[in-house]
Amino acid sequence: MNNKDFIFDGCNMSEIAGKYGTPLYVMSESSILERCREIKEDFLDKYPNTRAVFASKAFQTLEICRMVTNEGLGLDTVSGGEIYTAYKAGVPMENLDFHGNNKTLDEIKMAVDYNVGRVVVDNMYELEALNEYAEKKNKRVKILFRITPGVDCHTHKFITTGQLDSKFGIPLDKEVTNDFIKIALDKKNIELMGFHFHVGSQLATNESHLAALMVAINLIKDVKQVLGFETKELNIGGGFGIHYVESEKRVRISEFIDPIMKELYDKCKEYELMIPQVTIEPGRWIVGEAGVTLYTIGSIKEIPGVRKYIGIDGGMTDNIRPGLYGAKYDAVIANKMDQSIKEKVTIAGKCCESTDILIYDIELPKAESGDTLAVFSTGAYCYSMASNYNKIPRPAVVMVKDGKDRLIVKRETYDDLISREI
Ligand SMILES: Cc1ncc(COP(=O)(O)O)c(C=O)c1O
Ligand SMILES: N[C@@H](CCCC[NH3+])C(=O)O
Repeated sequence: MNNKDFIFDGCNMSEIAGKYGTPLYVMSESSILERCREIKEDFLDKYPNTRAVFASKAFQTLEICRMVTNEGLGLDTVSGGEIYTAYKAGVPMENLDFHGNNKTLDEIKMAVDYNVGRVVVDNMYELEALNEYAEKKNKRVKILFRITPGVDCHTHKFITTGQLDSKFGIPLDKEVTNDFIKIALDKKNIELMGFHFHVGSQLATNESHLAALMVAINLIKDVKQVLGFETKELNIGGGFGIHYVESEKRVRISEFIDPIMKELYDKCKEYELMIPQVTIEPGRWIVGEAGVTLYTIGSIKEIPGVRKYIGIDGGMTDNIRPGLYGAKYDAVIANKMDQSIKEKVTIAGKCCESTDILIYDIELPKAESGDTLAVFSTGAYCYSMASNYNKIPRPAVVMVKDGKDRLIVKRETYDDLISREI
């Protein structure tokens, strides 16, 4: 095997770029399976009465739905489209949790018609609509209430969700929550199972989860005392961080979860509460590091004394995260892994936007037009947030495992781009 090419899950990335074209999303099946198995070992098998659901917003295709289902995970969905994809992939509908801060009436009906396992209710409008439709269909729908635990977390402010001033969830004011619970308990076609919180994304520690857990336990204790409601389920969300650049590392699931489970068990004992079923819903942690995006380098532009721009054949249309959050990425030249002399360059996307810069000031071997650039940790929130801005077709997705490759999403064609236009 040569040492000049980047090998990913046994596959030569320069050859894969040649075979499928670029830009190209490449996903490592081994990495996804490893993460799922860590969840099974360190959470599902270790603690009784637990569930894990994959947050499909991070990366959803038919194949990933089938893969995580085979590994014993459920799916967190947030739209009719995500429910439909899971349905078409053959995922048992009871494995689905359905989220959203403004589910449409059509989506609410769909959740009832498809017999989605849990609806995570965010507001009163939704609760009323859900009950009304379930009554019409003579069904009883299991729900959790999404609460806003009022904790701030240390991540980019655009990806926090659990702070008090948030569009997500029910604010934790005793009167508001007690009202919600009373109303839900009175509804014939609703079965309240418990509560859900999600504090934010790309978290390096479990500090915010622990703070939110204490808020949730106090709520569970209060609603038992005041309303006699015994909480059967608690969903503690996702948000576990991964490695993007050198300063970040992926946390082991046990490191994150063990202190949370200990705190939950201790407090339930102290307050004489039933231990609820605990669900986690990681997205990024399962698929983020499994992804690499391959690009072909085209134009190279040096502004003397200022900056050297390396132009790639993709950009913000396949990875909006740098533009949206200032997210940082690491990369290599996939066909020059043996070259140690490096120069500082900036990777520019091809969109007609000044903010379409994928990576500022990265040290790479001397780039030449035609080289293949591989950007790491692009498995989460890249394909799923891709767009057709500038009428750029979305890339294909290839799954690799132990030296074998297979196409799981075809590249969009120019005809696809206009297929809905009249
Ligand atoms: C409700 C909910 N659950 C789970 C997730 C998954 O987050 P992550 O991909 O950071 O694990 C999100 C996204 O932040 C979310 O909003
Ligand atoms: N899409 C975001 C995270 C938000 C997830 C949904 N609450 C990201 O790329 O990091």
